[in-house]
Amino acid sequence: MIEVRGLTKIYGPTKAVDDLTFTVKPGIVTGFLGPNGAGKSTTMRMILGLDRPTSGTALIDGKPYHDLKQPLRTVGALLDAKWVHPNRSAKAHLQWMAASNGLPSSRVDEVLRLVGLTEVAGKKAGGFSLGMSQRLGLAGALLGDPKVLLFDEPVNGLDPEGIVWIRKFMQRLAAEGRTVLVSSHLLSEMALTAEHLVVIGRGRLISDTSVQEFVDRSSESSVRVRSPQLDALRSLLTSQGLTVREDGRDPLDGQALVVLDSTTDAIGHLAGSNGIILHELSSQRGSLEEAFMKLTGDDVQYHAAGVEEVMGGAL
Ligand SMILES: Nc1ncnc2c1ncn2[C@@H]1O[C@H](COP(=O)(O)OP(=O)(O)OP(=O)(O)O)[C@@H](O)[C@H]1O
Repeated sequence: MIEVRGLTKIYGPTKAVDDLTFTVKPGIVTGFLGPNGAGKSTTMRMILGLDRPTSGTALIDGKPYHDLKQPLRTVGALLDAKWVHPNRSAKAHLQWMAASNGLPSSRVDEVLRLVGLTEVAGKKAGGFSLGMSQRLGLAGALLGDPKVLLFDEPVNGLDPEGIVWIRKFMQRLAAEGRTVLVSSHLLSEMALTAEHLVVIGRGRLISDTSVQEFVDRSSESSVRVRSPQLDALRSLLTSQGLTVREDGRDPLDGQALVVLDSTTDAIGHLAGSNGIILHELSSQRGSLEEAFMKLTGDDVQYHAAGVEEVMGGAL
C-alpha cells in the first residue's frame, strides 16, 4: 500500500506537487494520470525517497522509503529504462544490482525468465531496443520480489506489441496481490490498463475514482435513435424534457436523432410503451481523451496557446 498525505514539492517559483493526498491499494493497477508537467514524476520520486518533500508525507507499507530495512524487497520501480551501463550484459547488470542490494543471485535468472529476456541475457544492454530495455528495467524492479511497484510512463515510445506486453504484465503483478502504480499522460492507455485512477493537474488532485466512474462522469453520453416514425419519436422525447439533436451524419441510414444525457434503456422503454418502432438504439460516448482534456483543460501547464498566438499574429 502507498499512502500520500498532503504531499507538496516547491522548486523555486514552481509548485510541482501541491498538497496531494491519495492511497494506492494492493491487488489492482492504479493509473496515475496527468498532462505533461502535472507532477507525476516528482510525486513518484518523493515516494521513492529520491526527492525530499517540501511538506507532507509519502509512506510505503506505513513507512517512509528511508526507513525501509531492505527497500528493494519492499518496493520496485521503473523510472528511466536507459540508466543501465551500456557495456554490461543484461545478466551482469542484474547480478550487480542483486549483489549491491544483498539479494540472492539465483533471483537473476528467475526475473530474466519472468520478463522474457533469458535468450539475450548475455548481450550488452547498450544494444537493446527500447522494448527490451523496458523489460530489463522491469526485471530490476522485480529482483527483490517487492509487494509495491511504481512505473513511470512505462509504455512511452513502445510499439503496440510492447505496449500490450507491458499492460498484461502489470495486470498480472497486480493480480498477484501487489500494489501497482503506473503513470501516464494518456487516458486511453490507462483505461485499458488500470482499474483505479488518480488524476492530477498542476500538482493538484483532480479525481480519485475507479476508471469506470471517471469515464462515466467525464465523457458526455448520448443515445442515437433511428425510427420510421421520427416525428412522433421527437415529440415524445421532448415532451419528457429530453434534449434532442438531429443527426444527419449518415445519409444512407436515413435521419437519426441524438438524445443527450439519457440511456438506451430509458429510450427503449419510452418508445416501446408508446408503440414507436425503432430501427436503431445505440449509446454514444465522447472520446476518452476529449473527456480528459476537458477535465484537466485548466490545469494543463503548457497550453497550445502558442499556436493561437502564432495564428493571431499571422492574421
Ligand atoms: N528538479 C527540478 N527543478 C525545477 N523544477 C522541476 C524539477 N523537477 C520537476 N520540475 C517542475 O515541476 C513540474 C512537474 O514536473 P514533473 O516532471 O513531476 O511532471 P510530470 O507530470 O511527470 O510530467 P512529464 O510527463 O512531462 O514528466 C514541472 O513544472 C517541472 O518543470
